[in-house]
Amino acid sequence: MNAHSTSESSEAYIALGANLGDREDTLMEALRRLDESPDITVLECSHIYETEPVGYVDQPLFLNMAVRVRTGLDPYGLLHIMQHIEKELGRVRHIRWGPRTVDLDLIWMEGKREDTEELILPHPRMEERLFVLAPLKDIVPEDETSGLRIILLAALERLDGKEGLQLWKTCSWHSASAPSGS
Ligand SMILES: Nc1ncnc2c1ncn2[C@@H]1O[C@H](COP(=O)(O)OP(=O)(O)OP(=O)(O)O)[C@@H](O)[C@H]1O
Ligand SMILES: Nc1nc2c(c(=O)[nH]1)N=C(CO)CN2
Repeated sequence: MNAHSTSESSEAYIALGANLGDREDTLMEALRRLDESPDITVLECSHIYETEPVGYVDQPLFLNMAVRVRTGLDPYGLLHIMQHIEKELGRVRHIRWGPRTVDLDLIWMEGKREDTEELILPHPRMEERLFVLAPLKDIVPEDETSGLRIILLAALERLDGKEGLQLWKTCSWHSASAPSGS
């Protein structure tokens, strides 16, 4: 067990975005690396959407998606793996909300709340971002009980529309580590 391992596993939701290079290829590689990490299994992935940039608008279109994972790591352990993958895949930080090879945001972890300089959970901007909410809707189970589904449906109703987002592709990625049928 490392310092960030816990005795119980929990489900978490990660949003991914890419708008430089081969966007789809990078997203799939990020999924593979997440799933190959000790203590992380990618359970399900959303469709992939092409989205107009939000925040800093003078940049290429994004591909966005989300994944549901099971992990025995605590939130910081999971965040560090996500940041390591971003770095390995060539992300360099220049402009806030600017172009990036790949971005992984930790959106929700069941039963976990954080408010530190390093990590805010649930993600503070999730409810205003259709590029996060639409993919999440694909993968949050109808019987989800930790509160995410309620927040998600209310936020989608408030946004009321799908402007700036279109379906790009159904995700064809399959976990190498999940037991078959999961
Ligand atoms: N829930 C979270 N998921 C990912 N990073 C977070 C989270 N909460 C806080 N952070 C911190 O935010 C910092 C900036 O992250 P990042 O560069 O990915 O921001 P961004 O993608 O440009 O903007 P945004 O945070 O609006 O998505 C990171 O160094 C990280 O420590
Ligand atoms: N469409 C879209 N716009 C963005 C995105 C993103 O992933 N997709 N990420 C941002 C910073 O997290 C800022 N703006």
